[in-house]
Amino acid sequence: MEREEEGNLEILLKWASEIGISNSPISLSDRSCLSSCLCHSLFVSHFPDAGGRGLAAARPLRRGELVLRVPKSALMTRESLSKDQRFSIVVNAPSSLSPIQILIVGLLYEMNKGRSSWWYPYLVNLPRGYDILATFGEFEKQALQVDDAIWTAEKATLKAESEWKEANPLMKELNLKPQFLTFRAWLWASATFTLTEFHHHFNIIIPNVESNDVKFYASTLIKISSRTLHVPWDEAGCLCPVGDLFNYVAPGEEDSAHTLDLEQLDSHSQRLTDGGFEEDVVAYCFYARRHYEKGEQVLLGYGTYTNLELLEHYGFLLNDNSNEKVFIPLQPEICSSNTWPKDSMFIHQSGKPSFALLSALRIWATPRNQRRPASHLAYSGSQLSAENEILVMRWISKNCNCILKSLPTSFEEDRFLLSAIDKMQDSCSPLELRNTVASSTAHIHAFLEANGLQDGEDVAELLSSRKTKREMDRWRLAIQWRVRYKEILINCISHCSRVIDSFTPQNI
Ligand SMILES: C[S@@+](CC[C@H](N)C(=O)[O-])C[C@H]1O[C@@H](n2cnc3c(N)ncnc32)[C@H](O)[C@@H]1O
Repeated sequence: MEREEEGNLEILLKWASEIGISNSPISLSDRSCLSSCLCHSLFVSHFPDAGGRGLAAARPLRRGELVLRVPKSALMTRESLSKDQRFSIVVNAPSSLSPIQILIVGLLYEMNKGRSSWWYPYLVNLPRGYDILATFGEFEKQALQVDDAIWTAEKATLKAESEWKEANPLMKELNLKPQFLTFRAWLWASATFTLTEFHHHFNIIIPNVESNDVKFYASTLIKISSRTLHVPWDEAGCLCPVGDLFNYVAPGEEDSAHTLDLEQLDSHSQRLTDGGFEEDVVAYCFYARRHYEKGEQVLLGYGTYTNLELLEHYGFLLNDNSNEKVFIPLQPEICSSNTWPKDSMFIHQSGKPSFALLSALRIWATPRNQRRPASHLAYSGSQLSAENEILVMRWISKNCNCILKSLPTSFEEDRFLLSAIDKMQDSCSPLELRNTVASSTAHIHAFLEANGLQDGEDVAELLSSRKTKREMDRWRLAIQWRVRYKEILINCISHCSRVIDSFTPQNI
């Protein structure tokens, strides 16, 4: 952590302590902890491979233990922002802006106040930039290669742009300085605040059936964003100082890895959530989702997201994401021959087809006049016959191969490109950087050209600019995303081959 950052953080923790953010079980801050609200159980640390700045356990933490409490008065909501009379008058005038657009304007309005904002100690600690999909330039978007992903990124930028245009008159009325009126500033604030509604799927495991991933899918509407938390009284949510320093872990992953080493179950340990607003203590409360050793990063499960969703809403992705899904094109006839929702038919990170995809293809691969009796078995997860299973596996494998062949680069090329980018990012001197670029691939040259490298211009100088560094981070994320995507298709082809091989006479 740089000196300036460290200083800002100290200011934040002291301020937080003064306004009652605490992890002590009692509401008054402990007198010995006035310089930091976290001294009982957490400290801020840096985790380069798991989210950067985050919170670590200051001592062993029990599962279900309260680790942080943020009083309602510390939350940034439309209500708390409206304590500013000017903001309140402007915002309460009739308008067609959504609650989230108003929050975004509120954040920019507070930023515009600078040091005189009540939130200043919090605001100076917000990240300076985000890598969410809406911030991707054309080059980075195209680097995703897969049409659906490119479309998702384009849609995200278009949405942000139209919301910015709608909010512009209000921002002008609030007399924001020119730098806070720009689309760039809007993107920054909306990346902090955008609360997105989407259908979240969860699995219900049905035991005692042959397949090992027998799941039914149900869905519920949940709300997410990069830093925003849900509060019951305002659909737009809130920003939660200090509470938004927790990094993310995919739900399921942590739970399964650590459920066995739990200490004796106690009254807290049955708690199902990481946190939420609690009316009885009028505060947002966070709990340890598992046992943590001293020094370990304490993580929150923000929800179950695919890598594209993580990239869209948070600006990062996970190499090992148990919720990752790859969708392959399915002809209308396949979809119409079953009742599975379309988004339940996908390939898991492991390469195995989802329960619904397998079941749908087994039905579709059955001659029409035999489908009705076969459906019952297929819906319960059973194989129908060796012939049917082989047909299904060949179909999946062929389609995965077609997708891989249709993409502009191979998995191996992408891996090579990623390591070349890493080498460039790790170059210690301008000379080393120039040498690395001189021996690099056409893709790297294309990136440099897209970022305005002119003939004769020094590569090292261009790459030392903050803007180009950020673009390179985003480009790297896009490549990392497609590498994971391709790897899953490759895993799937291997899985299909293994299943087909298991039906050879000697294996039977
Ligand atoms: C609620 S904030 C967490 C604190 C954040 N690291 C900070 O310094 O302010 C969420 C952001 O942290 C980053 N993040 C959280 N978990 C991550 C993870 N597992 N890997 C990479 N980045 C992560 C992403 O940029 C995300 O948008």
